[in-house]
Amino acid sequence: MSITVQGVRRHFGAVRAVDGIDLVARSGAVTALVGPNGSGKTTLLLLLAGLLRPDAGTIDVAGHEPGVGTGARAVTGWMPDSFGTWDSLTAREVLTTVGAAYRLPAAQAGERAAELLDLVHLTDLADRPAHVLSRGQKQRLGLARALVHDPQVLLLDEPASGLDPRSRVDLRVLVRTLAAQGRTVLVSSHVLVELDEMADDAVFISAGRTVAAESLATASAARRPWRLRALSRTGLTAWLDEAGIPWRADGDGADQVAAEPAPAGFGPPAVDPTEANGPDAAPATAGMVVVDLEGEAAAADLLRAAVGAGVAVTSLAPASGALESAYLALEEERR
Ligand SMILES: Nc1ncnc2c1ncn2[C@@H]1O[C@H](COP(=O)(O)OP(=O)(O)OP(=O)(O)O)[C@@H](O)[C@H]1O
Repeated sequence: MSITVQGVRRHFGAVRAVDGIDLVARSGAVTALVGPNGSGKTTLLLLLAGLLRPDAGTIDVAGHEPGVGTGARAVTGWMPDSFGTWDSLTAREVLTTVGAAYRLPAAQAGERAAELLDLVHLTDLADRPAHVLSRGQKQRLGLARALVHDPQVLLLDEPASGLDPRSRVDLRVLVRTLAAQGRTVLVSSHVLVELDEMADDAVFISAGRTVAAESLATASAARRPWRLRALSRTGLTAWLDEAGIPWRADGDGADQVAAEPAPAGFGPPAVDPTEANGPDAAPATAGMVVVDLEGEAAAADLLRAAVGAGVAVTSLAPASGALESAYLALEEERR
């Protein structure tokens, strides 16, 4: 029930929208499709949905070739990046109409519509014309529409765009649940932090070509920046220097030293040769630096060593998501 794409090309006149894409999206997993604007994500998803035919290459969606017969369409749920609605239909009617198109008996289509409206929190708006819904509400209706026929394969093009924070969390939980049920989910998004929390695998595309594919576990273990904060910034940097661990100021300005003073009596004092404990000594000021670490094991080692040396560390966390780091590293490589 997975998706396999090999050497697929689709040109529009002189524009090489998709120019050699290979990918595998496993069943039971969420695969992120990542690439800059115009890199061919939507064109690829249209090819997978059978709404465009490739000029070359092969596509297999759960054992079917999209656009040939109805096999692929019957198992695929497609959510486009913007939801086009029929002006005269209500949200509920959109879903029952799609249910009818998938040959669901009327009673079953009605039940399914009610269930999905509830799932995407649109029950209150079920009988409003769909075209008056807000952008985020339309996105949610679009997701419900993709699920009407209980598809095994889901193609979601920018599903989080326009969603409020609560709806984004709901979307993430729903997508994870659908994958846990054994479905194949392919999601494109520009919001990499969101994909980080949703995806198992990632496929990076650029200028219509696949440039890399990796699991999130691999991306998370790769070298990337982490922010390290302590009650005394000078104590922290002195220890890092002594331990020979390269560090830099936080480029976002988050290392501004004029942060809050260290609260008295909170944890053990930091070892800080530059801050004597005499009566004239300035109070320690909290602050943050950035260190490059290879994955969580390296982070745990650093934390253990810092705390062991008496540095009052208050936080250590990745400065960017695994996908964002992998994406930026690829961009850097390609320059
Ligand atoms: N019907 C079309 N006719 C001509 N050019 C097209 C057509 N559809 C897409 N393109 C071009 O193909 C390229 C890939 O477009 P596509 O929409 O697939 O990119 P995308 O990665 O989805 O972009 P975005 O992230 O901005 O949504 C772009 O250069 C686009 O202008």
